[in-house]
Amino acid sequence: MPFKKGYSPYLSDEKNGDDHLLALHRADHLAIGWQRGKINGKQQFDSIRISSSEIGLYYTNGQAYTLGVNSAYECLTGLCGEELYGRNMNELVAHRYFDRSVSLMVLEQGRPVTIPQHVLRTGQKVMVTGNPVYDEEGKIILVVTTVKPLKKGKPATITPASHLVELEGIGPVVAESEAMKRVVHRAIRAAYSNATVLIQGESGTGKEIVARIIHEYSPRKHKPFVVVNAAAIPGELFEAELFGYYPGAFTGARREGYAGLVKAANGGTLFLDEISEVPLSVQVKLLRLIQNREFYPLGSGRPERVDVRIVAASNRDLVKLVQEGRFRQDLYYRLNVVPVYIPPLAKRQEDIIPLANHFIQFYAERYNAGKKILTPDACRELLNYRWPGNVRELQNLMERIVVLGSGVTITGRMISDELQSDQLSACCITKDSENNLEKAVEEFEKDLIRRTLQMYPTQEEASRALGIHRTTLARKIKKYFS
Ligand SMILES: Nc1ncnc2c1ncn2[C@@H]1O[C@H](COP(=O)(O)OP(=O)(O)OP(=O)(O)O)[C@@H](O)[C@H]1O
Repeated sequence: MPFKKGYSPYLSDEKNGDDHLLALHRADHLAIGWQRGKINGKQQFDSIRISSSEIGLYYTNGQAYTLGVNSAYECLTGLCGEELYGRNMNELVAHRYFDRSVSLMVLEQGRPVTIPQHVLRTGQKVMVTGNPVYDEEGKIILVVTTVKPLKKGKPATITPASHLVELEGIGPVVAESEAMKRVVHRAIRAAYSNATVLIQGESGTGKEIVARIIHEYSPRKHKPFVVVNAAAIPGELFEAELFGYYPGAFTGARREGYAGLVKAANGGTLFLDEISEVPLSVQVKLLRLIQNREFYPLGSGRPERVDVRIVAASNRDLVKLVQEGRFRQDLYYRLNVVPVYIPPLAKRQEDIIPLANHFIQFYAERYNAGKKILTPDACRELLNYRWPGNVRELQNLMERIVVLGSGVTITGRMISDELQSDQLSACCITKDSENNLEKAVEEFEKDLIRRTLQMYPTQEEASRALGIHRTTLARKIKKYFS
């Protein structure tokens, strides 16, 4: 619609055809005490604060300095007003809060502008319309921007975020912080070579996801990606699991023998997770595998050749373990050709809200839970927490909140209550060590059964590999997975 210079249609023309402006006119608390020509600074602006519009609102003055936002804006974008007040749009774009600023366009072009915008800081996508407000001399004194979710019926807060790297075969990977972007780029660069990669970082930071990136971006992507979780394999079975065995190699072995995980990864990538847990006796054999690409299955005197790319990961300090004599130094150097370090989540603040939104969307779809939006308070709670369990902890929390919460908004209170109940149950477990051990054994059993079922085509074969009766396995499957 045509905007006349002079007086703002926003203030004077009730009958204009623009959706956004009509919506603004109708919003509660709007334009209270707002007098034409009076708005030229923060002081006057404060008196017309808008609090309960469904539409997000963003105000700058004629020099593109932020005067304020309403709470709907905070909900839609995940940004906190406090962070924005007084900051210039040029600065916010330079610091990658947004991909571009509609207020700057309005100030440049002197007319209303509508564009889709990426809120890079939080990953939201929104549709923004900037409207100029003029003084009596025709000078722009204010830009009022209305903000809506990009797609009707689908709130921007849970649409896929712009900073998500959609990786074929992996799904979305959130990398908003500079640190995580560096990790992803390093992984992609390392992928092309055949070099061994050692990924280090606390538990739950995303080491497996990075290993998958390396595989998916390598020429081996159409070959197997085999995960070996060293912590989940009992020490005495380790060698047999990894290198396989010939028929009759040891008591209890399967009659037809077993090819092992290294062979299963032939042509592809072998991901050795929690490498620090590999028994010392097997470490030397791994070293031979890395150096010569050959190994001896149990019960065989003949080496077998294999073509695998090794990616290892550890959440423990391997250098310390080497000093303590619990990890072979030569193996450490062989693994550490391309080191990749993933910082803890608390040190990657910019990833927290995008990750939370990503998991909310994922679980809202999975559980058919409808629209879910984090309030600014909820964002603050998430940003203030320490995240000892890193991304996995955030993921579990978001799943629980989506499952348990019934409304659209996820509030700060909901987050703090759930975090508190987590701490309480952790406390109960440490006080009741018997319960703790039983639970740990069950977790181990469940994981072992899941992995064995993935490896064997039938329950019959899986039960044989596990050394338990078919009916026992069926009972356990029912217990853990139904
Ligand atoms: N940047 C990310 N983007 C999206 N999802 C992520 C990201 N980082 C981690 N996750 C998810 O968080 C969970 C934990 O990640 P992952 O299993 O890769 O961690 P880890 O460091 O290998 O954990 P552990 O040390 O316990 O083996 C997974 O479900 C993973 O998909």
